[in-house]
Amino acid sequence: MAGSDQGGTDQSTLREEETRSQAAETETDAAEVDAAGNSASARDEVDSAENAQRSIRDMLDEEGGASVFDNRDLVEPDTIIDEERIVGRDDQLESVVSFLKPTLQGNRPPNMLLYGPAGTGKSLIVGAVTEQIIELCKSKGERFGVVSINCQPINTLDQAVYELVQTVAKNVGAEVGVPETGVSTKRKYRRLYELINENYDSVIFILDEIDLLVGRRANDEPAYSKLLYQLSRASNTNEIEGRVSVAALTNDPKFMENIDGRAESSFNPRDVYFPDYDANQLRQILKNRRDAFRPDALEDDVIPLVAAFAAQSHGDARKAIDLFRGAGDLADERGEEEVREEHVRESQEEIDKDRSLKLVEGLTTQKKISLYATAAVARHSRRSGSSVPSPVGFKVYQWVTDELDADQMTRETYVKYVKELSTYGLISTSRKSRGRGGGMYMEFTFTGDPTAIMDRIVEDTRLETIGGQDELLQSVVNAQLNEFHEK
Ligand SMILES: Nc1ncnc2c1ncn2[C@@H]1O[C@H](COP(=O)(O)OP(=O)(O)OP(=O)(O)O)[C@@H](O)[C@H]1O
Repeated sequence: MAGSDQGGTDQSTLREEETRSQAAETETDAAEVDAAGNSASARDEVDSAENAQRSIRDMLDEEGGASVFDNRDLVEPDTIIDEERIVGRDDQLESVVSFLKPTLQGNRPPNMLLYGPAGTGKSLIVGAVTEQIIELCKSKGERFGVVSINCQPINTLDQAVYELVQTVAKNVGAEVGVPETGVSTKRKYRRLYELINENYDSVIFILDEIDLLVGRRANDEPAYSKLLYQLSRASNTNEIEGRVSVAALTNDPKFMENIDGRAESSFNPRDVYFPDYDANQLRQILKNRRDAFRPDALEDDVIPLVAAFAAQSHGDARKAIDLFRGAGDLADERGEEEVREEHVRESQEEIDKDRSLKLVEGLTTQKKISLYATAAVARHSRRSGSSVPSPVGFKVYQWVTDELDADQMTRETYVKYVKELSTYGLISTSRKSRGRGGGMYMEFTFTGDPTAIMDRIVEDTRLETIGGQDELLQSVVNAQLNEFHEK
């Protein structure tokens, strides 16, 4: 069973869903009978429709008045902002500009590794520079292509190559020209190179969250390593005729330690480091987007407070911008004309509560099991501190899957799933060494309460049987922790 991505289908859940939809159909029938009865008086119907319309308009008039926003787009997470709104990234901008400048002189730029914590401007900077290069190249009649993908939702090398094909096809308005499944990865690479050769003189691949492209097979070279190897040598092998460079973006400062020697020497990147922001920089980032709001709609203490909250959560500019927008939305929802400190505080509370628990509900069964096992270690550990070494988390994961008679993933996939959750702020990850010759492992730490997460997971009917086994789970956790620390 190992290696498959899905838990077994739960027949009783499916039956429940069938029953629910039958019930919904019956309700619809009843409503039609009702409506047929009432239609005896056509006049009444028109009257009530008019009333309904009036009251909707009244409601809209009441709440749709003055929004606190003037230009809400400016505080949307994916808006590409103008250069003059960028704060505190002069060194990184300078480095990326100098690395990519050769493109304009007809030379091949070096590959790059942009690394640093989440929300520190990696995508922003590489996006802002490549956007300018596209413009400058266009004016010279050079065709410069930017092929950008996020590897986080992608599981395999094959899917990654397909995603690249799709992205180029979309950029140039061509047919994808290759099916998603049923053909070899090699064929997808061929289509990718064909599209690039037909449309671009030079190209940069931007691979965001590259460290999450692990692949599925155990004891095999990780998918990111293979992809970096292929793409960075594609121009040496003449598969791509023009100039190629690859920019890999990651939160993992030790990323290069995990890539295969072959990939390391062909990728051989120039590094650009993105440190997290302090409260002053976050304040400046927000001030530069102040015009997202009406001039008189922000109380003075809003920006400092948003910046202070975001500085606490690892200086992440995305979180600062999300909270800024959230506070504005809350003021709008309540029909208030000013964003005040209380809107920021409440919005932050909502974000904290919602983020973890809502996210947990939407996870696939396998991700829920991975998270449950990891949270169980944090909750039941009798050792001081509640960080979870990944080898222990994986052993407990195996125990849980056995208990549930569910599929079992490889250790790499387990680690990938748990690492993914760090991008949502549920946990933080760090890489640890077991000392001389002992190898490396990941360590997971929960930012919130692991028990609340476990409780939410066992609400899933497929996993509820595991919920009643706390004592057993506690002894499994501590036996595994002891074994790990004695090694
Ligand atoms: N220096 C900055 N000045 C202005 N806005 C910024 C700055 N840095 C980041 N932002 C904004 O914060 C958000 C997140 O930035 P970005 O996506 O570039 O981060 P990242 O480092 O690529 O994050 P991740 O590792 O999570 O992908 C974006 O909306 C971006 O516009």
